[in-house]
Amino acid sequence: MGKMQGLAPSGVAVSTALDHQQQLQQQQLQQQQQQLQQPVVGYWLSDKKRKKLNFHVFAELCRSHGIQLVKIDLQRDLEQQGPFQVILHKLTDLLLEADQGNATSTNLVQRFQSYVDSHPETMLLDPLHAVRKLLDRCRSYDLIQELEICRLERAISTPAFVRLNTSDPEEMLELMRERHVTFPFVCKNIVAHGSASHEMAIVFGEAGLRDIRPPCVAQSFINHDGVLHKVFVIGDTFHVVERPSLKNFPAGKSDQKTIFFNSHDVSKAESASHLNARDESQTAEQRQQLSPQVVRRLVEGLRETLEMSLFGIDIIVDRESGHHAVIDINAFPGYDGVADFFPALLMHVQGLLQAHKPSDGVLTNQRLQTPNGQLEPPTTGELIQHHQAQPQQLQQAAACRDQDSASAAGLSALQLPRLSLPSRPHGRCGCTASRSSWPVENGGGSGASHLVPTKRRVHSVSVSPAAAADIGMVCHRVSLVGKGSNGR
Ligand SMILES: Nc1ncnc2c1ncn2[C@@H]1O[C@H](COP(=O)(O)OP(=O)(O)OP(=O)(O)O)[C@@H](O)[C@H]1O
Ligand SMILES: O=P(O)(O)O[C@H]1[C@H](O)[C@@H](O)[C@H](OP(=O)(O)O)[C@@H](OP(=O)(O)O)[C@H]1O
Repeated sequence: MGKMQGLAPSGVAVSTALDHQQQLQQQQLQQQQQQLQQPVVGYWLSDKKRKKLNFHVFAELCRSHGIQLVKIDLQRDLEQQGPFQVILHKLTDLLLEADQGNATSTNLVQRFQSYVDSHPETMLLDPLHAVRKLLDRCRSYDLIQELEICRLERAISTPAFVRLNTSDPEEMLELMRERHVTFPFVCKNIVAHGSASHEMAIVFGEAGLRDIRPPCVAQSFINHDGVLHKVFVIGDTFHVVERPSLKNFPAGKSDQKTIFFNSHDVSKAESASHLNARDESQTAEQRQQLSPQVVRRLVEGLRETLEMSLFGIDIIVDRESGHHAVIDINAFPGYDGVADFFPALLMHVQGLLQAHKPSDGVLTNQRLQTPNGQLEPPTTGELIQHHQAQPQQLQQAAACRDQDSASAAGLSALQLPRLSLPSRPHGRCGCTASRSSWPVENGGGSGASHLVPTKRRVHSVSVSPAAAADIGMVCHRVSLVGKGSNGR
């Protein structure tokens, strides 16, 4: 008592001080409780990718929507860092190192996998077994050929390819004949990810077979007028971005010397290699167009087959036949040029969290289950409802693409609604069976168009209104000039 008197001049002051302390403690407790109730999303990305994506902007966006984004330290026990409701990652390099026998990487991958195995409630974007399939080009191409849409229609496939394990030109030619691979062909590394994987060659004739180093994949070269279509999938939405690509070459065998190139020099938004030269004798309208219907069906098929929700598909359109050729599938690609990547990713995560909420998750799933156990496709109404919520948000997202703190604040101020569209959980990977739409720029009332960034400007390519309506496309005016929304 004496001590208290010594500290405080009056009884009132003492009780005020105590009240204040209690209030603070209560606030702290509330905050802790709130944090405990907040969903936790763990993520692991390489430092390079984290910086390239400006992932801190996503962390801020999550925080402002009541989700904690926690960077996972693979060296530490994951149990002490979680529990995680969702984990986002790009562990391709680590998986590759583990597959190549690196003991440290193997250990890290095993620890990560055993955390996932002992937490069936954690949704992994995306499962390691699924990502592994994409590390081998031949396996990816096989997957595409096995898709229903590719088996039933000639309009889409992967160009003829063969795995070459021999250095003997005669044996190579025999293998090529068996698999209908023709000259010229693109020679690619079997491994599809990592810096070495992007070194390639175009081989024009038998003499060029001596230039290649097996094991590798030989894939027939398809003339496509120098246009690459990158389809970026985020859960049940996808975005199409146009990029520069390799120019046309005369079909058939020739004496031309082998051309060596790095894929990142010819197919990035800013690429301006001599190999990119377009055939200027054709106008844009005369060029073969990407079919929205084909892309949608391809995305649906792959999402289901791969059990993945964050991936990219690279498509070229054959200048002669108009057939679509898938030349690459990437796990968690760069999403460069996707104006609303972070809001779309957040909506996907929110959708998964909502679908897996203990209280209403069961109900949601029951509602989607048909009597024979199949998942129902969404109605057009559901789709439109889902996408109509977005135009304003997309505009805001596009407006805050610069990477200063103001833009981070701007992005986090976005009021993304809780998803009203029930997600269709596919296992625990967060891949859903619902349809996608592509965010588009309104082409001035004459139809819809999708975003096409070329050399840092975003142009538009027309898609007919009928085609747009067919896939439930909703037009958003998102004017973008320069790099993607995330300043990449
Ligand atoms: N079969 C083909 N016919 C014509 N051009 C092709 C073919 N395959 C690849 N290309 C060209 O080579 C480029 C790189 O090919 P690919 O996408 O397989 O490389 P990558 O290194 O896996 O790409 P990414 O950086 O997306 O991982 C393409 O953008 C395209 O310009
Ligand atoms: O977003 P696009 O243009 O598709 O480019 C991606 C490539 O397609 C991927 O192959 C890259 O990943 P890898 O470096 O793991 O191959 C990927 O590297 P990243 O994971 O460092 O972003 C990107 O370069």
